[in-house]
Amino acid sequence: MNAPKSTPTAARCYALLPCAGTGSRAGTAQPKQYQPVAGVPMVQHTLTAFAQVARLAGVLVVVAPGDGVLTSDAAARRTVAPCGGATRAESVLNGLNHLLAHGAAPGDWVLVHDAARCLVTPAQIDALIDACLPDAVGGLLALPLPDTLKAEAGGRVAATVDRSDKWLAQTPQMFRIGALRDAYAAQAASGFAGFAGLTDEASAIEATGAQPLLVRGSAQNFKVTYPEDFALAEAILRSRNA
Ligand SMILES: Nc1ccn([C@@H]2O[C@H](COP(=O)(O)OP(=O)(O)OP(=O)(O)O)[C@@H](O)[C@H]2O)c(=O)n1
Ligand SMILES: C[C@](O)(CO)[C@H](O)COP(=O)(O)O
Repeated sequence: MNAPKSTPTAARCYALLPCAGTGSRAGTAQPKQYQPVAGVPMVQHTLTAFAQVARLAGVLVVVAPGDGVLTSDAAARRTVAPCGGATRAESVLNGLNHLLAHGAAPGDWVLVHDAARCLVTPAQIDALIDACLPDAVGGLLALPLPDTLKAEAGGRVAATVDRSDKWLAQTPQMFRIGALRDAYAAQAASGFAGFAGLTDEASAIEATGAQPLLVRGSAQNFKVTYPEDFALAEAILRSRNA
């Protein structure tokens, strides 16, 4: 008698939004992700974009311990976990461990996205998923450098750098949960010393020798970082809704 054929389970896709920063460069009284933009807290725009991507199995929002602004919402497939760390890297690593401890499999995918990139669109998220699902490594949204690039020394130009192979890394960044957790854990073991403190997921994966896929994003998917960024984000959101 033939053994019953087992059906391989398709890998699921989760989103992980690090949302535990203080926004020290933004100059706001409260953490920048809660600053109103076009009438609602900035992170609400990010959550709305991810809620519209139906093929996500769940959205995990990593907030700082004691932060009670956001709540979990089963109908929206959203979980809020107060496991943020002192750095973005620590918040992401804690979030990856939370996903694995709550039903995600190491072979499932995760899209890590800054809460502060509130202009991301469902179409951009879908484009990244489409590009990465067939890929062995995974990848990230990124943008070819649009400006001439200068290296600086003492406030003066030391050199003009060839920009033909330079891209600006954005988020989401999409990798297998287990591979990303292991890559992050290896960096954590060395105190996140490499790659200037490990500022994105791709850096952790690169450190394992793999080469993430670059998927062209949009200049509108910028990270709200400085005080002047809020007005630009608000103008773009209002123009989209007009
Ligand atoms: N300890 C931290 C630091 C950052 N982040 C999150 O990582 C994303 C990108 O980080 P960044 O824009 O640098 O945010 P902040 O660290 O809050 O800003 P700053 O560096 O100006 O303080 C943000 O959504 C932020 O909330 C996080 O979850 N945990
Ligand atoms: C992950 C990231 O958005 C890629 O551009 C960025 O590195 C995060 O911001 P930070 O200022 O480096 O924390």
